[in-house]
Amino acid sequence: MKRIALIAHDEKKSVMIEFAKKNRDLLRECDLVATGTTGKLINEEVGLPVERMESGPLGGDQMIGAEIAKERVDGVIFLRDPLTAQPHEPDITALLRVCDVHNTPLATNVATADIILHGIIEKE
Ligand SMILES: O=C(CO)COP(=O)(O)O
Repeated sequence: MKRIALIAHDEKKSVMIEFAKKNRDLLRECDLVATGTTGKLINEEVGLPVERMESGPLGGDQMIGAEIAKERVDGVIFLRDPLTAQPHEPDITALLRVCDVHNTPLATNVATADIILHGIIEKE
């Protein structure tokens, strides 16, 4: 089963929920891992089981980064807020970097997220 990481900043959480609802059937075929609040919302509002890490500002991005470094993640959907400064910006940059280090598919907007999700499932 493919393992997908889902992360969304506050301004993008509604977009993430919409994305997860639209792709519920595909996502149900994957193991999902997420940062704390994103995972809680996907679980409660979309009804999908999600393995939850800490919230992003409390180290959740680093926890997901560690999973990527161990090559336990097949794709990352990280809906960032490009218009708001985040207190944990270094963690965010590190997460993007580790995706490139390990050649892990990474989507930072919902248009790419659709393509990545379908690509990952089709590869199975
Ligand atoms: O801050 C985040 C990613 O950088 C997301 O964290 P939450 O899902 O806990 O809001």
